[in-house]
Amino acid sequence: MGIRLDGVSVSYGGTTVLDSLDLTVEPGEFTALLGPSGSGKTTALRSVAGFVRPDSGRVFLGGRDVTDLPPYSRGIGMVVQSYALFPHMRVDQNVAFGLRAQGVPRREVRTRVGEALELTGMAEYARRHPRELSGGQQQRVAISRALAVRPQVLLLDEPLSALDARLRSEMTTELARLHRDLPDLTVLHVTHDQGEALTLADRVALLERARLREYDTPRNLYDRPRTAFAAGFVGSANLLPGRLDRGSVRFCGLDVDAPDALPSGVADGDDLRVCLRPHRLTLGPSEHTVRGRVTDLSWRGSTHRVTADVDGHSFTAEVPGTAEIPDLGTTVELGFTRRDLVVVPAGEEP
Ligand SMILES: Nc1ncnc2c1ncn2[C@@H]1O[C@H](COP(=O)(O)OP(=O)(O)OP(=O)(O)O)[C@@H](O)[C@H]1O
Repeated sequence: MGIRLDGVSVSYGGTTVLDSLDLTVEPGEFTALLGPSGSGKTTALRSVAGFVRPDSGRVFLGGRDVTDLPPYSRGIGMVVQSYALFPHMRVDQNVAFGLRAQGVPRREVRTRVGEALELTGMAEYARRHPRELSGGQQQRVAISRALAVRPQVLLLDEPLSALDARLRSEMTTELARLHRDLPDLTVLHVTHDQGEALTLADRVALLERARLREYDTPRNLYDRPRTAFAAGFVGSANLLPGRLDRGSVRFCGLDVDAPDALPSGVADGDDLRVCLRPHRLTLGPSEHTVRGRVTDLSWRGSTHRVTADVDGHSFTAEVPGTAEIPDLGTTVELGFTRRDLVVVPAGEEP
């Protein structure tokens, strides 16, 4: 069942929190709502769930206008950050809760609870209480509970943000497996963690200040962002001021042939931003080379990050952990090729 938001606007006390949001999620698709804090992600999700009533615009599920339906009539499952399990109930009773409320017969409840716990690898914990489980396990139970009612749409509101980094990464893998195991389930997942969004989502909707900035596959968002905001928010980027001048991109004293595909909104003579991903820069000269003084070094295990000041502009290169690293304060050359360059219109940056 697909999701469609059609011009959905929400405001609180004169502040617009969602500004005419149009968003379509195809049936079976996993879409991440990504954006900075306060950009409206949770409000968008809660409009789909029915907990927020739009001031204007409509919400469709499976082609049906559900804007006026209460949450329990929308056929959705939802998981929030705080698990929200009933502490006095066992795991199996928690998972059975929604089914019992729907009046599903006892035997069927047992089967479905078993299946839902199986899906998240929690079957052997069925008789425990939430307090006897780790945070990650509690979140698995919350996901089982949402899935037990066999929703066609699963809404996830930062379900992993209360977990530590290692568990978060494990649960991200689990969610990816769930998406493979349940190909018909449409998922809308709110996160401010770009790693999570890039790993899990078929498409990422990037929100900023109540508006949808870009909606694309993770790959396109990363490799071919169309705005300075997306370039800076998704992955790390060197964003450098430049100008398009008769087929050349001029920036930091360089003159590079413009990329073959220029984004809409960039015309000859325009100011623009050049996006160079740190991992595309090499230590040492290449087709194009800048020279600068090393201002920062950080080691991240498998990689080093080397930051240099190039005529007042900061360039960060991410090079393999095995590379020879220059000393702070020394002069380095950083190289790249024309193909490493992505050009976006000058505009708001994160
Ligand atoms: N019930 C409410 N009453 C008043 N303001 C609200 C309400 N709910 C949300 N807001 C405001 O709306 C804005 C967007 O909130 P929302 O929770 O949708 O953002 P978000 O992108 O999910 O942020 P975060 O990542 O911090 O959860 C925020 O400025 C928030 O303070």
